[in-house]
This record gives sequence, C-alpha cells and structure tokens, in this order.
Amino acid sequence: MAESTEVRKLVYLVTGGCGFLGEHVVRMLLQREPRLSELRVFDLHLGPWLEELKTGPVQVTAIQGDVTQAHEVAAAVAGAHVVIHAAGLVDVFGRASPKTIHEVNVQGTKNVIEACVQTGTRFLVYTSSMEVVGPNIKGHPFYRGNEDTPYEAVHKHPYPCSKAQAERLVLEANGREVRGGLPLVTCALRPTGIYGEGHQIMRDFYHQGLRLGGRLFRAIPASVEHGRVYVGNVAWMHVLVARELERRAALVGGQVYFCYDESPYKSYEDFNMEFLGPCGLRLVETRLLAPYWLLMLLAVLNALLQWLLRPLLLYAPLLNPYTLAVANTTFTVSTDKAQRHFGYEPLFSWEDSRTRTIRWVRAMEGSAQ
Ligand SMILES: NC(=O)c1ccc[n+]([C@@H]2O[C@H](COP(=O)([O-])OP(=O)(O)OC[C@H]3O[C@@H](n4cnc5c(N)ncnc54)[C@H](O)[C@@H]3O)[C@@H](O)[C@H]2O)c1
Ligand SMILES: C[C@@H](CO)CCC[C@@H](C)[C@H]1CC[C@H]2[C@@H]3[C@H](O)C=C4C[C@@H](O)CC[C@]4(C)[C@H]3CC[C@]12C
Repeated sequence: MAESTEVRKLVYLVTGGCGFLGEHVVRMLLQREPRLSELRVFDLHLGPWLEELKTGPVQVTAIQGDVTQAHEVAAAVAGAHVVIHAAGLVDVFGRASPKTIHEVNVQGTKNVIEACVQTGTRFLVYTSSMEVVGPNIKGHPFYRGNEDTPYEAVHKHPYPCSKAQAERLVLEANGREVRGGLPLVTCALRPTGIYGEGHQIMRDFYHQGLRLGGRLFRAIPASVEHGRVYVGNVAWMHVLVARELERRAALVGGQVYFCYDESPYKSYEDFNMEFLGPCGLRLVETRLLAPYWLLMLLAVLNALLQWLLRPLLLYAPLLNPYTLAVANTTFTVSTDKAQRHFGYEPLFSWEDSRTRTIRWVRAMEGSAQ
C-alpha cells in the first residue's frame, strides 16, 4: 500500500492504460507507487472506470489520444518523469491490416521515443512480448528458456514482426540524450500469454464452451507447454522496473526481461481449464477425432474464408494457421533475471492468481454456475 509519508512528486504516463494489461498497471501504480503525484492515462478508447480513480490523492488525468499521432503523444509525454508504453494493436486473428499493426506498434513506439527525447522524459518501459522471440515459424520448441537462451527468431506474421521492431527501437534508444542533456533509460518487458481479470480470449473460450453445452474440445496435445503469466504480476513488474530504472540505470537500461511468475507449465487448453473447469466447463478429449492435419485444414479454410469474405464482412475466428502454430509449439520461460536485476518477486501466488481469475469468470454474464 502507498505510504503517505513519501513525497508525491512523480508524473507517470501509461499508454494503452485502458487495455487489459494497462488497467492493471494503472491500478497497481495507484496502490504501489507512493511517490506518484499525477498519473496520465493515454488511450484511444477511455474506460468509464477511470472516473472512480479520480477521488484519491493522485491526480488521474485521462487523455484520449492516438499513439500514431506524434503531436498527441508529445503533448501527453511533456512533463512526465516515466512512460510505460503498453499501447499496442494485439492482433493475430487478421482483424487489422498489416499496415495498421505497423503504424500502431512501430510508428506509435517511434513517436513515444521521440516525444521522450524532445520533452526531456528520461525513463521508458516498453511492453514487448514473448513473440519477439517465438515460437518461430519452424515450430522449434523453446523449453523453459531464459533471456540468453539461443533461439532462431524468425518472424513472418505482422504482429510479432511489429513487436520485434518496436522492441529493437526502444532498446537502441537507451542512452540517447534527451532534452536537458541527460540520457534516456529504457527497457523492455516480454510477457508470455497473459491471463487474469479482463482477458478477452479467456472470455471468448468461456462463451464458446457455454454455447457448446459446457464443453470445449481438446485440439492441442497436453504435452505442448505454453507460457502464461498472471496480469497482476505483469503489472507489478512494470511498476517495479519503472521505479528501478532511475536507481539502477546502468544495470537495467537497454535490457529485456521475460515476465514470469509461479503459474504452472501446461498446454494452452489445460491451463485455461484451471479456471474454466471450476466454472462448469469440461475439456473433451478428441485426439482421435481431430488429428493435427484436420485442424490445420480447418485453420487454412478459416484463412481462406477470411480472405474471400473480406470485401463483405470481417471473419476472424480464433483458429488460423498462425494461432494453431503458436498454440501447438512449446514456448515456456524459466528465468530469474528480473529478480536479480531489480528485485522482482511475484506479488500474487499461483493460488491467488487462480482464485482471482476464477472469481472473474464466475462473475461474467451467462455464467454456467
Ligand atoms: N495479452 C497478452 O497476452 C500479451 C502478451 C504479451 C504482450 N502483450 C502486450 O501488452 C500490451 C497490452 O496488451 P493487452 O493484452 O492489454 O491488449 P489490449 O488490446 O487490451 O490493450 C491495448 C490498449 O492499447 C490501446 N490502443 C490501441 N491502439 C492505440 C492507439 N493507436 N493509440 C492509443 N492507444 C491505443 C487500446 O485501446 C487498448 O486499450 C500490448 O503492447 C501487447 O503487445 C500482451
Ligand atoms: C487451436 C485452438 C483450439 O483450442 C487454440 C487457439 C489458441 C490461440 C488463440 C492462442 C494460443 C496462444 C495464444 C497467444 C500466446 O498466448 C501469446 C501471445 C503473445 C501476445 O503478445 C499477444 C497474444 C498472443 C499472440 C496469444 C494470442 C492467442 C493465442 C494464439
């Protein structure tokens, strides 16, 4: 909890502050950053929940803006001490065009960096993604790897391409002179698949399960491990590293950190069942009914349909060749780099994370419980 004895003098800006992760970062900052005086929340779409935050000791400033517009970003950054850049277009389903993904994720990040340089903001945390590393298109497993594990990162899909480019820009900007003559200090956090309260894909799977009479069908072998991390712990890592960027600039500046916690290593579907199971869904084993070639055929068919229907409507199902490849390739991390560099320990145990997520699923409209 914030200690009232600390002097409140810092201004933070969170881009994408109304998204799934962004909202958790905003709430975590208000709870756990006692030096905060003003919190600017910048997003294309502002959430109504921001209003309830405006009554506390910290000034919460909601800024409706677009990261692709350099002047809007510069105006929001001016006077901020720290920027947490979490805004991004998260799309692996073909909803947005590759050009739009590039504009938001790459040009938007360039705009944030330039705004820091021009206005004299020294500390920048970038929300990157495990996808800048993999899984690669060759399906190579990344089994409990860390930030130094060699891996052939090959990107073709617009989303991982854009995140990799943006991350590189952020890391290259470390040490650049900002207005006033001091160096910019940057770092990038790479969450694996985030879960927790507000996770849209979990919501989609839950509703799909309800529509299918309380069942989901296993499509991915249980032996394929997929890295997951609780949103509260990802938010906590952002808050901690932002705080330590100043104190440990030489160590943390220019570094990348995977986001990790005590969440167990499981397949994507088995992991989801940790929450959906207690909410009344069951996972039906279908390995004999749905072999991999059939899933791939369905995924390719979905991609074809998306392309054919594009002039008429947006058809963007969860299953496509890319999502199937990601879900079907082991990618898990095992590291303590964040603990060694800036003292990170997960704030939420696995039990807490699980309980909170289950409570959120249960509270959803149309719950099976
Ligand atoms: N969800 C995951 O599993 C995951 C994993 C790793 C990394 N990430 C990264 O975390 C960040 C947040 O992801 P999320 O899951 O919360 O997604 P999200 O879509 O819920 O949040 C992104 C936010 O960015 C905002 N935004 C999008 N375009 C914008 C623009 N042009 N200008 C200003 N704001 C804009 C959106 O309105 C949204 O509120 C992203 O950078 C994403 O790449 C997410
Ligand atoms: C084959 C389906 C049958 O049940 C399952 C499809 C699941 C996919 C929709 C998801 C499997 C892995 C997810 C991705 C992963 O968790 C990491 C990500 C990184 C992040 O930066 C953005 C989101 C995502 C790409 C995430 C998207 C959904 C999956 C592909």
